[in-house]
Amino acid sequence: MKPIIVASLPIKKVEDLYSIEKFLDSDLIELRLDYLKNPGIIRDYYDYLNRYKNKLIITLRDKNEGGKYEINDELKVKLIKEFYDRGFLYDIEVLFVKKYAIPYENKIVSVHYFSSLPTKKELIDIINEYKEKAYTVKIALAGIKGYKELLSSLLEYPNVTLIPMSNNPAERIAFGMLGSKLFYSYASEPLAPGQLYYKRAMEIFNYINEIITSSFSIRTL
Ligand SMILES: O=C1C[C@@](O)(C(=O)O)C[C@@H](O)[C@@H]1O
Repeated sequence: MKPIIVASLPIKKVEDLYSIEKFLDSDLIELRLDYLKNPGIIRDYYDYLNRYKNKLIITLRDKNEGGKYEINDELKVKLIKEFYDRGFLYDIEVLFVKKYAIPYENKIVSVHYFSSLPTKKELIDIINEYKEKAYTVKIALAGIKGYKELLSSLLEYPNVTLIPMSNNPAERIAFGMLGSKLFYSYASEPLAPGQLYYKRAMEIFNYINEIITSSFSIRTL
């Protein structure tokens, strides 16, 4: 099982968009537009971004779920609609989907917990509501007592991305091997606890994959 490797890239100034070309060897590049004080400026770059549309995830992370700068809801709704109309893959929080009826088909529906853990039922309800139509249902839990058990209990569900936001990268690798659809790493600087450099992540999973496939082929000789 090899997850899709995502390289998260903070866009702190619009010129950072041109660094996309440095990370095209990753499976996907996440543009964290919440690092822009004025994310509306992205409108001037749709034609440029369109060249890499199949490699991009666009994220306007809510400040309450780990985002950098506060984003006006009205502007976020408008920008998400523009991303949708242009066929971009975006990451949108469950709360925002529900509050503004945001289209989520083939998009990343996400929820992040930093100060407390939800109940297993809350997470199962989210997964069941979105797993059929979303690109993936992403659940990120901070390293709070019980987070590994809670995340592990969700591995039986299809189309999930499970992220243990602890300081131990090995835990991310473990969930990547056990079925998480996406594996989040960093392109230029770590954006969350436990993130690995994306090239390292690709090396690790390629190596594991090589061992598994070669040992399997030996067994069948
Ligand atoms: O939601 C996620 C996961 C993440 O927070 C992480 O822990 O790797 C990194 C974010 O950029 C991304 O949008």
